[in-house]
Order: sequence, then C-alpha cells, then structure tokens
Amino acid sequence: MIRTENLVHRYGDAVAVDGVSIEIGDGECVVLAGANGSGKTTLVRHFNGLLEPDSGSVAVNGRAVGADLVAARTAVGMVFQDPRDQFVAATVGADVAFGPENLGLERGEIDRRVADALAAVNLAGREDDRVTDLSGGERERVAIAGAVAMEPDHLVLDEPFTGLDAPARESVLDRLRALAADGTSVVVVTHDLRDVLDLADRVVAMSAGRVVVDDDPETARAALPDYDVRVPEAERGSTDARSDGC
Ligand SMILES: Nc1ncnc2c1ncn2[C@@H]1O[C@H](COP(=O)(O)OP(=O)(O)OP(=O)(O)O)[C@@H](O)[C@H]1O
Repeated sequence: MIRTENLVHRYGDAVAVDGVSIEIGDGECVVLAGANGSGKTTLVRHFNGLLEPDSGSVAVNGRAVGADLVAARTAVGMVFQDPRDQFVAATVGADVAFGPENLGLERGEIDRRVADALAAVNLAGREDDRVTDLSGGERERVAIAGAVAMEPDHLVLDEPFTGLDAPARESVLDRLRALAADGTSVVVVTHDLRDVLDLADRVVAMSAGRVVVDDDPETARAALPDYDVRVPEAERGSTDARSDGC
C-alpha cells in the first residue's frame, strides 16, 4: 500500500501539493487526473522519495519512505513523461535488463523478464535495437518495459500513452490490467482520460494541489469536467459504460 497523510510540497512560496491524504491499495488501479499544474507529478514523486515532504508523511508497504529510500524505490516503479533522460544503456535489451541486473537476479531470470516486458509493450525481439534509433513512442515503451521488468509492488506511470499508437496502447493497457490482477498497484497519471477510464478501479482528480475527486470511474466522470479534465466524448454520460477495473 502507498499512503500519504496531509502531504504538503512547496516550490519556494508556491504550494504544489496542499495537504493530500490518499491510500492506494495493493492491486488497485488508480487513474490520477487533473489539469496541467494541478500537482499530479509532484504528488507521485513523493511515492518513492524523489521529493521530500515539507510536511506530512508518505509510507510504502507500511514504512516511511524517507526511512528507507532503497526499499521505497524497489517497491515503487516509476515511468516519467519524458523518457529521454531515463536510458542507461545503448541497446533496448541492455537498458531493460539494467534494473533486474542490479537486483542481483540470475541471467535466465533477467532474460525472461526482459523478453516478457518487451512483449508487453509490443517490442518483442527488439533487444538488439539501439535506443538512439527508436522513435519517441518506442522510447516510451522501452521505459515502461524497464519498469515492468523490475516487477515492483507498485507501478506509477506519468502520462504513459502520449506518444503511443493504438496497438501499443492496447498492449500496455492489457499488461497493466494483468499486473493489477496479480496484485501490483498501478497508478496512471494523466490530464486526458481517453483510453484509461476503463482501466481504473478508482479515479482521483487534483486541482490546485488538492484532491477534489476520489471515486469510482462512473461517479468521477460527471465531476471531472469541472476541474478541466477532458472526459472522452463517446463515454460521457453513457449509461452502459462500465469499468472492468484492472
Ligand atoms: N521544479 C519545479 N520548480 C518550481 N515549480 C514547479 C516545479 N515543478 C512543478 N512546479 C509547479 O508546481 C505546480 C504543480 O506542478 P506538477 O508538475 O506537479 O503538476 P501536474 O499536475 O503534474 O502538471 P502537468 O500535467 O503539466 O505535468 C505547478 O504550478 C508547477 O508549475
């Protein structure tokens, strides 16, 4: 479980996260929505100690994040909006293998995880491709594969679908559903709910650093436009739209 209590984060005098208390249970799939600048990225960066609270607290699996950063970073996988800074190796396979190698796993297990994670993002067999030759969307998928290969307890993806074409998006969504069904909690950060509403067990929306909506997708759908979150046209107000959860 990830849990924040009265979390506050300031950049100088500006309050980016303003007293957020939230719990994300194991196996839960949460879409974190909100307009640009509402505080989503700042909030999730606290989940593995990339930022320190000005006040309040963050715990992962019952342990304060600041007390054991290594444990928090092992437990919480993160994929950020711009993956360009996230690559550590020249080839796709070596990059995805980097994290599992650092866990000290056996070669066979590493290779299994790499192959599995690449298949999950529709890049099966692309181990030898050079990262610098990939398109933006392919780089995003490699970044997601790198996080998936770590098999974290909790996986946080910040705007993961921006550069992905439809088949890649479907593939990633399928994999996120499967991970959540296996007990991984999945947090998808987005300002645009196309594609992800059906993924969610729960939708949390932020505005001006606060949580303003925290509900099941159907209930949240009606409230979101008030907070500048675009709800997919075809689904808005639909009576038979449903969420399968993750
Ligand atoms: N490094 C920083 N220094 C100063 N202000 C920042 C910094 N990062 C974010 N902010 C400000 O904090 C507020 C929240 O930003 P944050 O990136 O967390 O929001 P967001 O909802 O993730 O937005 P986006 O969807 O645009 O990424 C915004 O007003 C933003 O300008």
